[in-house]
Amino acid sequence: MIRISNLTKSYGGRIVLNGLNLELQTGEFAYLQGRSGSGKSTLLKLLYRDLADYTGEIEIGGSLIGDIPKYHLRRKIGVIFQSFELLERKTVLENVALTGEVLGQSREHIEKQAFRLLDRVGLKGKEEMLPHQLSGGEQQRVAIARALLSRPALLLADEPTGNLDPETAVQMLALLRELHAEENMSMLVVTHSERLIERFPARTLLMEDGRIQGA
Ligand SMILES: Nc1ncnc2c1ncn2[C@@H]1O[C@H](COP(=O)(O)OP(=O)(O)OP(=O)(O)O)[C@@H](O)[C@H]1O
Repeated sequence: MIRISNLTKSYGGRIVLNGLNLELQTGEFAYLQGRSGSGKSTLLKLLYRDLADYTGEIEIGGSLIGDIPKYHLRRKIGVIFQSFELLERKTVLENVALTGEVLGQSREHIEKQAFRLLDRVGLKGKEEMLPHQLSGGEQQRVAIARALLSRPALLLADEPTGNLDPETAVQMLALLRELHAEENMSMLVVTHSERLIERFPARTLLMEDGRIQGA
């Protein structure tokens, strides 16, 4: 589903990704590890086209990402971040519904899916609350529901447990693994936590010297 070949990315002449290759199959779950500054976020941003100006090829579902209209790509790829990135003045429901609005889905469809997903991630009854009224773990659950609203084929998670206490981090990974199995999507999860990988083992990609080692 994802095939990256010879991907090179520099910032102002400084090379961060250097001939990177990677294949991720449809429905595969993989972790992405690497020291701070090794280029993990850069790779994720290139995948959902938050960054441009690279050389090499990035294919998703058989098409080069540059050939996929951006709104279409954003429908295929859900993203969650360490910092949750929720809109503070919008309710939980509105935060989740926003993805559907951007995609032009009907109000009825959006609400039905948003309620279903919020229930699924354990937030039933909290739909009208504001993000600051929720715990960090709950806020990340909202972000997961928001990312899943478009039924993406790929979920990118950039240190999704980085701001959570160890126990909540375990719960979050358990939820992501369950959703991965239920929703039939690929997931690429950046984490620094060996503990989480040991607890929920899966293919682990190591970013080093601008490449994925062994790929
Ligand atoms: N917009 C930018 N302009 C210039 N340099 C950048 C930019 N974004 C990232 N970099 C640099 O590129 C390198 C890789 O950054 P990136 O955020 O991809 O690393 P990372 O592996 O995700 O790190 P961390 O684990 O700390 O989040 C870093 O040295 C960073 O300073």
